[in-house]
Amino acid sequence: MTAKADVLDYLLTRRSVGQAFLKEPGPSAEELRQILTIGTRVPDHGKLAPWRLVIIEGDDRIRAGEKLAEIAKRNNSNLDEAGLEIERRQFLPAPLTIGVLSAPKPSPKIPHFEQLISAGNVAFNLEHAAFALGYAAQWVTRWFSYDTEAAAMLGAKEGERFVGFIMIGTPSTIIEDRPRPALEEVVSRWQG
Ligand SMILES: Cc1cc2nc3c(=O)[nH]c(=O)nc-3n(C[C@H](O)[C@H](O)[C@H](O)COP(=O)(O)O)c2cc1C
Repeated sequence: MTAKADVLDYLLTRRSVGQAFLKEPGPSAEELRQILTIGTRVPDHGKLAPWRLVIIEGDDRIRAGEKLAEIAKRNNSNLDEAGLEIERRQFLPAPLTIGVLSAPKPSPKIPHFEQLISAGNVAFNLEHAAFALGYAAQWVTRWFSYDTEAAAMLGAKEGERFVGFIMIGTPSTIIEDRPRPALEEVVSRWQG
């Protein structure tokens, strides 16, 4: 077997970079297309493409944040200015966010559970693509993946749900790795 050393090195060392540490520049239009192409090249039982992607970049980040703040205020009238500002900045400073929706298709054969897993694969593959191009990324869900009104405002249609938002940008710092689970704790051999 011919080892692909650079791919192995990447897979052994990749780690997320928090959104607060993602700065400009973000991917170019051509790079974005490549990220989307790689992101949607995932295992997909039945070839249903049971996912959709929503791009939030440029000034749309500010408009989406303002709308989130409005919804957050309606949900919680006690929310103060500092809290509102956090909501307005939900898609900043990362230059690019890609929302990943699970969009299950009717199928007599493929359970929605499997279609949901495929959407999770899209999310992580978007991260891999971003890192491969020299950017960094973080997968977040936050409250707005679960709030029906916020999710709809961000692009979820009936029957769809966000599996997360992949925030992408140039890393502004080097992030220490976090402890990883000991293999002995999560792997066992089938013993019959
Ligand atoms: C489905 C999902 C949702 C997540 N949502 C958030 C989130 O809302 N906020 C957050 O700080 N991290 C969230 N994370 C965790 C980060 O994306 C990431 O897993 C963590 O920073 C560790 O990263 P690494 O193991 O890739 O280095 C989420 C992870 C997953 C898989």
